[in-house]
Amino acid sequence: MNEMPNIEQANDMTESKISAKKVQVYYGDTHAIKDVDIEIQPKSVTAFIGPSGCGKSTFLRTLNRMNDTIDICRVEGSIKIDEEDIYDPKVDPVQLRAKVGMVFQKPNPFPKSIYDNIAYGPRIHGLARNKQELDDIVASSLQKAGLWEEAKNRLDEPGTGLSGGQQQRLCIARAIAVSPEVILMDEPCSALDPIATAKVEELIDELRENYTIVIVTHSMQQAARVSQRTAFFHLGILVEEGPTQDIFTNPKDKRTQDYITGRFG
Ligand SMILES: Nc1ncnc2c1ncn2[C@@H]1O[C@H](COP(=O)(O)OP(=O)(O)OP(=O)(O)O)[C@@H](O)[C@H]1O
Repeated sequence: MNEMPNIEQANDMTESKISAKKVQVYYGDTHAIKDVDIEIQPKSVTAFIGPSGCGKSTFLRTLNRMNDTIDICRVEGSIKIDEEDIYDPKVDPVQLRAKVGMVFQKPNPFPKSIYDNIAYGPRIHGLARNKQELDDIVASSLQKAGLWEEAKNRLDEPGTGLSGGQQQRLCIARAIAVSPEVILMDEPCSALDPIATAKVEELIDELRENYTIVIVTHSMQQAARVSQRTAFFHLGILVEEGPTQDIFTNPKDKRTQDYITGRFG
């Protein structure tokens, strides 16, 4: 009988991948993130937008504890991923950053071969039992990042020898190689030309089928093109969050409206 509940629909409405409550971030005495609450949906792209210095990158970095590496930075409040408090002392930040990968503004391949750039993470996390399994992870990660055709005949060449756009896709492949569930992207296209940007945007659109993606972007056009939900930050406050189309066509807050119409920022 067709009596099965529509589980997918129910999950869509009730389950967040990431749930942040009352998050504060301080750099010494500077209160950079103030009282942020947000629910981030699984297998979709959420864009963080807002004027320079509003705290987009700071908040993004709380989601995989990258701020732990900054001495003067202090995070308060609750951030849960799949119901697990990621700031619980029991959580190993190295394991967390495999589950919640990150891609940075400037492509930053290791000074190693293309193969070793991808194989590094799976090796340290013990994800492959033998060379064949490692080869398979390298190939499938490059395929998922849309770089296999361009890289398959030069796996032994340095990653730094690729073009900027290819290097950024290599960094995305490197993040994918350790089987993350969430990928954080901090202005991943800002160092790329329009063609490389279009490829990375296409890739982001494909990746959302399998991963939860959060992207910081200065480009409202990019947010509109790649994201399903958008969060607007201003002076450390999350002013408004919602379906991307609503944020761009019918914002509730005057500050959002002023920003998207170019009145400040
Ligand atoms: N490592 C740091 N040490 C001290 N203050 C910092 C540090 N990183 C960021 N800040 C401060 O925190 C605030 C938010 O910065 P953040 O880089 O998160 O903003 P942003 O919205 O990502 O900016 P941009 O769009 O220019 O990258 C700013 O006032 C910034 O000066």
